[in-house]
Amino acid sequence: MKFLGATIDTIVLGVPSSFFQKWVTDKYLAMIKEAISAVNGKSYQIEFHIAEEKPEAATEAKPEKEAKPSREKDKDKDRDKDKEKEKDKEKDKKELVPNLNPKYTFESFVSGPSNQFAYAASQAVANKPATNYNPLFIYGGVGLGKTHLVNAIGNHILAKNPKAKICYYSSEKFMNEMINSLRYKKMDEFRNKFRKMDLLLIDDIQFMAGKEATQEEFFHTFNALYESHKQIVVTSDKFPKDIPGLEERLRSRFEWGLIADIQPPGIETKVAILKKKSDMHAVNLPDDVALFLAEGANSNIRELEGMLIRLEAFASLTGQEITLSMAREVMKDIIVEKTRDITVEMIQKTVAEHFRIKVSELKSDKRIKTLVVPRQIAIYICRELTKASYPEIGEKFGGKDHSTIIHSVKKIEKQLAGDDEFKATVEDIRKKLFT
Ligand SMILES: Nc1ncnc2c1ncn2[C@@H]1O[C@H](COP(=O)(O)OP(=O)(O)OP(=O)(O)O)[C@@H](O)[C@H]1O
Repeated sequence: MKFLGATIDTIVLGVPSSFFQKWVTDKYLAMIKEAISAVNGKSYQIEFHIAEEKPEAATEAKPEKEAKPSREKDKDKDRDKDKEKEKDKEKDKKELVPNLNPKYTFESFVSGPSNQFAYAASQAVANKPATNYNPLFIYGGVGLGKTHLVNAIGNHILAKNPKAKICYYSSEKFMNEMINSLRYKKMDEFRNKFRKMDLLLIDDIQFMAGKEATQEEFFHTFNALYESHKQIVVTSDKFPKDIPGLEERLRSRFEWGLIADIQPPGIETKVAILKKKSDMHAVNLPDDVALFLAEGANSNIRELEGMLIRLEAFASLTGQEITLSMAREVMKDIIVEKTRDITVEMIQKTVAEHFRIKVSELKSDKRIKTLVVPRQIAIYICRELTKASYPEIGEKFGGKDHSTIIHSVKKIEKQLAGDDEFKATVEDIRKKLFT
């Protein structure tokens, strides 16, 4: 059994025979539906496509036993034609199942300053395809949401017009399919398939770099669609002119339309994405944990999602609520890597700059409030983000006793628990350390 594609509410599975379909339907359909809705948070219809049971060539090669009268022959011809038509219809149906990911919608996408432009451009294209921004070229670093956005365009158009012919392909898949079509002399079929699309979404075009034949084929597909006013959306990890090995004529065509970038998200967007994803999974993710993960992760959202899934799995398997201390424990191997580089000296400098005092004052024994609070905050953050022990921290703060360090940490912990403004100040300093 093979996943063939999905629409907004239907998942299409390929099966080898009608017997197999019946067997899966009787035994496993309910289970499959349940698993899909657990993963996607909504239920889907399941449609089966049965692969050809008899190879075409075998049927054609079968010799006729007896010559038939001509009227019979005409009837046979008509029947054959009907069969051909049916086959074509069936093939069309298969090709037209857009292989979009139904989870990637505009609703599930969080927009923030880093991706606002690409988000707005994608919405504009989805609302009025092939009007103002054709082609739309979205570029940005790994795991920043390009695939999500192009699928969202497809899903939006499909929801408005379920008959729309939409094709989402990675450039690698485009190339592999082209190679196969060349091999089996099916290039006409390959070309026709793409050229009758209303919307062509090609992901990660940079993989076509240096592949001349693939670029040539894509170039003709592009022209055919563009000339018939069909929308094309392309993604890449780089701006067109920065893709080495991309032919000039393709590069210039990408520049005909709109080029929109996605930048790495800031902390606020990362937190918002985590909150949205946890809501979608119906998991309670406290704000301080979301912030902890957002600060600890790179800008790659896929990595951020991985952390969330790990945490959710841990909470679910142990039957515990997600808390900051649990997150610290579960993420210690992942996030320690990042915090390891933060030194006591960096913390002292950042805290001193934040409160506009001197590092020497921070380390001193002066007991005025404007110095005591920053000092205690710096000590708390040192304990939190470095591996330094209490005595080591004491040493770096002008030779203080380790009990003074413990007292400072406890004091800050207490204040953090009941004072939101104070919590925001500490978070602000931590943010500065991570940027
Ligand atoms: N702004 C966002 N809101 C919600 N989810 C996001 C956002 N950005 C990225 N994601 C999620 O992060 C994951 C990775 O995103 P996606 O696959 O779209 O990245 P990409 O830019 O295409 O990466 P690649 O360069 O590897 O192809 C997906 O699960 C996607 O849903």
